[in-house]
Amino acid sequence: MNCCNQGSKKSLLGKILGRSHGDSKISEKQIFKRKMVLVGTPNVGKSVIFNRLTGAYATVSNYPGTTVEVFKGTCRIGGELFEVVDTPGMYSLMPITEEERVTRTLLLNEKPDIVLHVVDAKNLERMLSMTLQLKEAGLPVMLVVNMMDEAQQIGREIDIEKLEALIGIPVVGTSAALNRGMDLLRKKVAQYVKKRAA
Ligand SMILES: Nc1nc2c(ncn2[C@@H]2O[C@H](COP(=O)(O)OP(=O)(O)OP(=O)(O)O)[C@@H](O)[C@H]2O)c(=O)[nH]1
Ligand SMILES: [Mg+2]
Repeated sequence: MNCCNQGSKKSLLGKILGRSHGDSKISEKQIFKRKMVLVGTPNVGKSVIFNRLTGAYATVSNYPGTTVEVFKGTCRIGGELFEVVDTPGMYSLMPITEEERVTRTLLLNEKPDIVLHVVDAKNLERMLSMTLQLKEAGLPVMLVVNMMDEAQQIGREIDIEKLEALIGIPVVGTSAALNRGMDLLRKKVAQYVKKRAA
């Protein structure tokens, strides 16, 4: 699924400032204090989380020189303005597809303040190797274990605190489609970014 709030004609900056992009002498770099990138394998709920975080303001464009669509939106967390980037699904940091190449380039070039690695709680073990790849690449990664509702339904218990201690990065459990865990996610993002900036 892609974002439901895509296809905006007006630029993101224009929307925030309430005028068209051409009018503005302020660059997006000056407006956004923070950058968040959502990554993960296909179908884990990245776009649902993106929509929950960004609400109505999102734009879509092809990543330069490619046919790959990248969604961008904004949100305010802990008093700071974030640019949020939703990426196409990827299986590894070693790119094979054009989508994976774009996501890797985005991660390395855009210097995110936080990377949310979104995984499916039902297939946690299979997905953790990418979390470790992201961590080892020196990226500021937080693990979002999404679809907790479905994991619960099939009797899978996930100890978030234990997982956090085990992999040494912050972990949040969410059921984004049900809007569960999103406030905790925002809180942990704010704490993480503040701590890194200190
Ligand atoms: N039950 C349940 N379904 C969810 C949850 N989060 C997302 N979904 C559903 O999972 C499907 C995939 O969600 P998307 O947000 O499109 O996943 P994605 O990671 O963006 O997928 P790609 O863009 O293909 O990489 C959709 O049908 C969502 O409604 C959740 O927490 N619980
Ligand atoms: Mg998506």
